[in-house]
Amino acid sequence: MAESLAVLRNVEKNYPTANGAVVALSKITLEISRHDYLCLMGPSGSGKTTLLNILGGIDQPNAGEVFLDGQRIDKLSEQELLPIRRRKVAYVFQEARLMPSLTALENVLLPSAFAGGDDKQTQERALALLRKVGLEKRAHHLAHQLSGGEAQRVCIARALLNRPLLILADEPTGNLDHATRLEIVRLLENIYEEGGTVVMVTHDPELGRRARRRIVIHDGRIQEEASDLFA
Ligand SMILES: Nc1ncnc2c1ncn2[C@@H]1O[C@H](COP(=O)(O)OP(=O)(O)OP(=O)(O)O)[C@@H](O)[C@H]1O
Repeated sequence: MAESLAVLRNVEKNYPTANGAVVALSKITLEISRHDYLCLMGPSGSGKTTLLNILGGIDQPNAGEVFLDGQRIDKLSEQELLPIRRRKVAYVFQEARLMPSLTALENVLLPSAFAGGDDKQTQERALALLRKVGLEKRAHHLAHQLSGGEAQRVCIARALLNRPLLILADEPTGNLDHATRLEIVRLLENIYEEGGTVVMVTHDPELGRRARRRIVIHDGRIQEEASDLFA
């Protein structure tokens, strides 16, 4: 097996509430390699988003160990997590979170603003990424003029700008029609085929079947894992 990109060992996550603690994750042990494509499935409230957020250093577990790119991250401070969130991980959400008054290209360039500006080379990379997702002709269109599928493709291009090690996608096709859903998933599969790592939460069994690995979570525990190559 290829070298691990992310490792979770006996991860526990509880949320305190007025009615007692909610157990979101329990004894989660999972290894994700540097070239992997994994779908997280399971009923609503089973812990999928919590797991994604712990993988991305957005949320911290109450117990257990989390390693990303060889570094233990579950005890890091917010300050220490910031560069990890910016450089190693990128998110694609269900609703395309674009700045509506910026162009598609400006939206793709947003992560570079945090990383110290957008030089000519970065601009060219952003354009190349828009080309890759089939939107070169929309580069200078405002985000609010794009269709749902186009907006989601811009989000994928933006996620790739800083060459993250791990793409975390939380129901990225939830609001789209069947044909557009497949287009988006093909782009995520393509990231995997080119050597990247994608972890996607989905309720869609068809998309789950297409993934290399499927992990089903129930009540915060891994209930089953299956793996195969693309059908
Ligand atoms: N901030 C929070 N405070 C309290 N409880 C929370 C919090 N976030 C999540 N939970 C609880 O943790 C459990 C897991 O939530 P999570 O969002 O990870 O589930 P999910 O599988 O992603 O659900 P869905 O498919 O509906 O998005 C749920 O019972 C949820 O109510």
